[in-house]
Amino acid sequence: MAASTPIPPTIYLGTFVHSKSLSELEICDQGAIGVDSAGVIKFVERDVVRVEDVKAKHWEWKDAEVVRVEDGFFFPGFIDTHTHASQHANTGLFGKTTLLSWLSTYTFPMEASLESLTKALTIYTNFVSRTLSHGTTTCAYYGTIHRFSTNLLADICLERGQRALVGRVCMDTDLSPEYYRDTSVESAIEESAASIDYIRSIDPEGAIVRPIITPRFAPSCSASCLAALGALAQETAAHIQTHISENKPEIELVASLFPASTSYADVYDTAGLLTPRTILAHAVHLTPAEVQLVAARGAKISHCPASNTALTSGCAPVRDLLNAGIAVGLGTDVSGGFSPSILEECRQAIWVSRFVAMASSDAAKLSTEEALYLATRGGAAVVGLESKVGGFDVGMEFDAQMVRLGSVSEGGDQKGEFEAGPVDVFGFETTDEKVQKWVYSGDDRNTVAVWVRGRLVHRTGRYVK
Ligand SMILES: O=c1[nH]c(=O)c2nc[nH]c2[nH]1
Ligand SMILES: [Zn+2]
Repeated sequence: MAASTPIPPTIYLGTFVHSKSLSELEICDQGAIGVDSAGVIKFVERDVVRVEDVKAKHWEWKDAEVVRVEDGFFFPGFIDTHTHASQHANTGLFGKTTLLSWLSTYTFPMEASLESLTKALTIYTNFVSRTLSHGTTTCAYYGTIHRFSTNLLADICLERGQRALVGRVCMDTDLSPEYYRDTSVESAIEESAASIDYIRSIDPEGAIVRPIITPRFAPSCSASCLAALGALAQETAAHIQTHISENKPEIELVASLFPASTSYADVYDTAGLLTPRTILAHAVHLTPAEVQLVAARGAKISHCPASNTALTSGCAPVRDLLNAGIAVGLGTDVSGGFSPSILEECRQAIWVSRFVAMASSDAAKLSTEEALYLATRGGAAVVGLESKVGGFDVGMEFDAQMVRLGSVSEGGDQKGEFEAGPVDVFGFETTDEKVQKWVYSGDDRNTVAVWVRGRLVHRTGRYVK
């Protein structure tokens, strides 16, 4: 369906599941969600016996389309608060490197090659399709330093209907090779400002795509570049994304590059880059004083557990960040992370929290419910969309996925074909148990349809209305 095709008012009927709070899911087995032609949720009914009763109550919806979910549930679309579309073709390639060697071995050469618009078109189109197929309805993307291929990424997101924050990467120091860096602070700012203008020109209201100012991380930006980006953020009111405190050698490098700063977080704060619109990826090794500073500035954190394990960066203390009142979401951080799936990231967040717990206390453990909250409402707060997406509340926009699970016939065979996916449901599970099974063993085969603002943006052969 093209972006401009009108959406018929639709009633989504059947089980829906979403977060009520950090620790609690609402599971409604007989629900009806009314979504108007602008993609806005107009009513949510619980205890629905027949669709006719819903239509009788909301008489102006008598001609609405009905989409029913069977063998599963509607769930809010996932929010990926940090990933690199430009590294997708490197997914799975990290060997035994750690952050700084990984950047020079794998990452800079791949990103540099995306100056080619033809290559960028292929990789970006593929990645946007891939993330949508995993139920990601909003994504905060790093592009590359190339303005035109970054703009192309924004075009693709808009065309495919995926909500996105799209950032042209800035880096002007000799940490990056000569063939892949900004040649001056002035050109970094000009190119970034031009990319912001372009993205705002294709979607003036920022309904689907918005720009995001993207200093790669402190070691690859000079103090004057960081300060100029802070000023640009203030001037344009754009979001900001960067990396912070991912691994220990990186932190030592920052201390040596910015001797006047009291901490890594202070480097960004001095440059005016710690704001309520800032997304900080990783935050694995923040000191208590830095946690307080990030919280005081209202900056947000993207937790990227798969990447932190792959690059042996460390285990982020998510419970401490949450207890400090910081908004936390999940990030796939491809290709430091090895998967484009936020469902995978939920599992990884849960596993990593177990490792933190083994070294501290049980309070560090994240529950399945908490991981799903970070994947949806938590992520929405990180990207500044908490009043619009992340749950099925009246007035929110309908960003959702239809999850269908496999069912097992008597005798043990899976009903239907292989596409039913890896989750075996025997028929005696509660909906809560089905959700847990999906989190631990589901994958993109279970996400059979995806909507953004009520528009169908992805479907598989198992999607039936
Ligand atoms: O996980 C990461 N991915 C990157 O591309 C990057 N650049 C700086 N720091 C980084 N961390
Ligand atoms: Zn990253």
